[in-house]
Amino acid sequence: SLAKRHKFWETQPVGQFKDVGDPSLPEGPIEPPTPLSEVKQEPYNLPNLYEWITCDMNSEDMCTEVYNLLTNNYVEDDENMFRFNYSKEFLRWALHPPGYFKSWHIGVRVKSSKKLVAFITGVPARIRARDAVVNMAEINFLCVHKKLRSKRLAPVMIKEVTRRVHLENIWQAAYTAGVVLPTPISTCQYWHRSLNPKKLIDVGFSRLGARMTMSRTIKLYKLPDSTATPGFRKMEPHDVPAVTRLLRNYLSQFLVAPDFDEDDVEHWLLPRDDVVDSYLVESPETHETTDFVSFYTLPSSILGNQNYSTLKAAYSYYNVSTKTPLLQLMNDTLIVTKRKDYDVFNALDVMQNESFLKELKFGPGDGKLHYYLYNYRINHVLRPSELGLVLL
Ligand SMILES: CCCCCCCCCCCCCC(=O)CSCCNC(=O)CCNC(=O)[C@H](O)C(C)(C)COP(=O)(O)OP(=O)(O)OC[C@H]1O[C@@H](n2cnc3c(N)ncnc32)[C@H](O)[C@@H]1OP(=O)(O)O
Ligand SMILES: CN(C)Cc1n[nH]c2ccc(-c3ccc(F)cc3OCCn3ccnc3)cc12
Repeated sequence: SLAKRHKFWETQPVGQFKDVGDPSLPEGPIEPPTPLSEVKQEPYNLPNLYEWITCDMNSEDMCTEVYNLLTNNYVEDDENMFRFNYSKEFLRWALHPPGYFKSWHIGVRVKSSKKLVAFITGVPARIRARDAVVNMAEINFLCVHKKLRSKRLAPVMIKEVTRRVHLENIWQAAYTAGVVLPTPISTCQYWHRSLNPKKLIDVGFSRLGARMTMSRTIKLYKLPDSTATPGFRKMEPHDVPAVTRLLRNYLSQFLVAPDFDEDDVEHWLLPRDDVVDSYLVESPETHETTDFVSFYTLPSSILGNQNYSTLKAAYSYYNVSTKTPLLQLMNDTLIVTKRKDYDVFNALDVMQNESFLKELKFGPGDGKLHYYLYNYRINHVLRPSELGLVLL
């Protein structure tokens, strides 16, 4: 658009605002791969006071340093009332999928004090765009310490992770952000379902509805104590083949989606306490796996409230309904998260989530989540319902 200059992003192989709607530009990679011998062998220059560090997230000390940097400097909501508080266990899970590269877990330290002041990560992922399965890097956890903002450090972080991804012969990436950059392939809306309305109102996450009392509000969001679907149970290791089949078939309908194999499903979807939960419906008659739901645990720090410090939030991950109505499946998921003491259940309007949001009493969030591909053009802006990808 005429207004905003993107001095860095205008130099990158991404869809440019000026190119939107130009049908002459072919879909697919924007730039061809570079011969590995021509990829820059040495790291990009940092300002003199700083040095690169590769972060071994299996090191308790390193993981704690990363956790502390993110806890104090990562994404806040638009009103700066909440900040994501990814746990250490969550970070180790998110950064150690099958085939991960430690070199893609990149930190910046102050040379003198050794203080970690910036971070960016990539993990390998096979992503299908229309009919093409592409080896990509999923980029996440970009963070610059609050005291070092607006010094153009982010472009250097991005160029460095790009260089290290190139060294592994990968030329595309996927990422999401709450900010508009050149150029979203899709823009999604997030929704929240209150589970603990009293706390949400106390901390300012929600407001008491007009003509609503607190007791009326608590009643409005009340859920049964037990789930309704016969055969609804936690996923177990022996379920990996069946869940993989179910999920692959389901995701094939979306224009952009992960190309999960059994190793991916084992890593991303087997339950891990306080990190990721998954449930399936095994037909009591046929013992066939007919449905699947999953959510991940991402608390937010509550900034500046006397009574509470943490908001316990569950985020909808991948859901498949082939026999049980999705509405009933998701209601059972709300029942489970309420029973496990979550304060709120969040969901994007991706995949078929739109079909249950209003009926299950989700309210719209105050922002959007934009999806991006790096060095890959798709000439059609995807509707959220055409998107089958959830990034952490
Ligand atoms: C083939 C492989 C390719 C791999 C790489 C693929 C690409 C991966 C891309 C990364 C994906 C990450 C995904 C992810 O992690 C999920 S989105 C969450 C990002 N993190 C946060 O919001 C945490 C709090 N904020 C910060 O730490 C800083 O504000 C950050 C570090 C965000 C920017 O630091 P800063 O001190 O505020 O700003 P400067 O250093 O002065 O730099 C300004 C430039 O940075 C551009 N910017 C700002 N926010 C961005 C964002 N979220 N993505 C991409 N670019 C972003 C901005 O447009 C401008 O460029 P322009 O002048 O052209 O407009
Ligand atoms: C996806 N992953 C890359 C983290 C990430 N980065 N930027 C973001 C902007 C919005 C959401 C988001 C996604 C789904 C959702 F239901 C609510 C969300 O944000 C609420 C606002 N908020 C921000 C912090 N605390 C509360 C995630 C992200």
